Amino acid sequence: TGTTRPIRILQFVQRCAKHGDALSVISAIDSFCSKVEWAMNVGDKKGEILDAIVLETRPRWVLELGTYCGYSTVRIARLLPPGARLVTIEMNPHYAQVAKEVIQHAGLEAQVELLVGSSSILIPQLKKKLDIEKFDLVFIDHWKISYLPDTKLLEECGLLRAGSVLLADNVVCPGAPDYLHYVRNSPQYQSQYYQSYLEYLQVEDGLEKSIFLG
Ligand SMILES: CCNc1ncnc2c1ncn2[C@@H]1O[C@H](/C=C/CNC(=O)c2cc(-c3ccc(F)cc3)cc(O)c2O)[C@@H](O)[C@H]1O
Ligand SMILES: [Mg+2]
Repeated sequence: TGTTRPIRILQFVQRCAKHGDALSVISAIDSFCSKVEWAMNVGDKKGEILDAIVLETRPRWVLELGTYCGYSTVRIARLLPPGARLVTIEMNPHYAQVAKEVIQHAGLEAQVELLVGSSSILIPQLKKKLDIEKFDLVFIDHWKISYLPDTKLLEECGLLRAGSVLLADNVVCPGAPDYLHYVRNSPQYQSQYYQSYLEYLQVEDGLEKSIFLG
């Protein structure tokens, strides 16, 4: 009964990254996961595409499904304009606690609302819980079989507006075929594939950016 991989990632961040310096937290996790232990963070290569899409979208409200250790949470939150908020949902309390400490180490806790629970339960509660109108950007990176049902749930709950951007990780590896077919064939979405590589490996993966047309 040793530690868990998320705990080892957190310990490395606390030891090697500068408190309040989001970039040092990001590079510490990338260094640990490329040299010591692989972990399912979006990583540095796909992370650069994520960064570019956050910057071009200039979102006021962002939703992240699947916080894990908080790596992409930090990547996104560091680029938000003042007053913007990132709501991130994580169903595993242990992972959520690790992510909370990673986000705190990066000094970004004021921009981030970390909710512990299943997305299918929490998404319908967001409007009244957080006084949210619509999300401008949704980063989808949780169980791959949940991408499509949760996208439909976001539509049904009226949490998307014309122009809302969905950005999905892993559409090639491990893949989310039902999600991909939906966003690429629905007249309600304008979809685009960004080819990249699986985090820390030389295997193809990519992100799918889908604009909700309302
Ligand atoms: C029930 C659905 N609702 C959920 N609500 C809230 N949190 C959820 C939910 N699902 C899963 N989670 C959380 O999201 C995280 C799960 C992410 C799943 N990701 C992957 O499986 C994944 C897997 C790989 C991968 C790729 C190649 C491999 F050989 C092995 C693994 C790469 C990635 O980038 C991945 O994102 C966990 O923290 C989990 O607790
Ligand atoms: Mg992923």
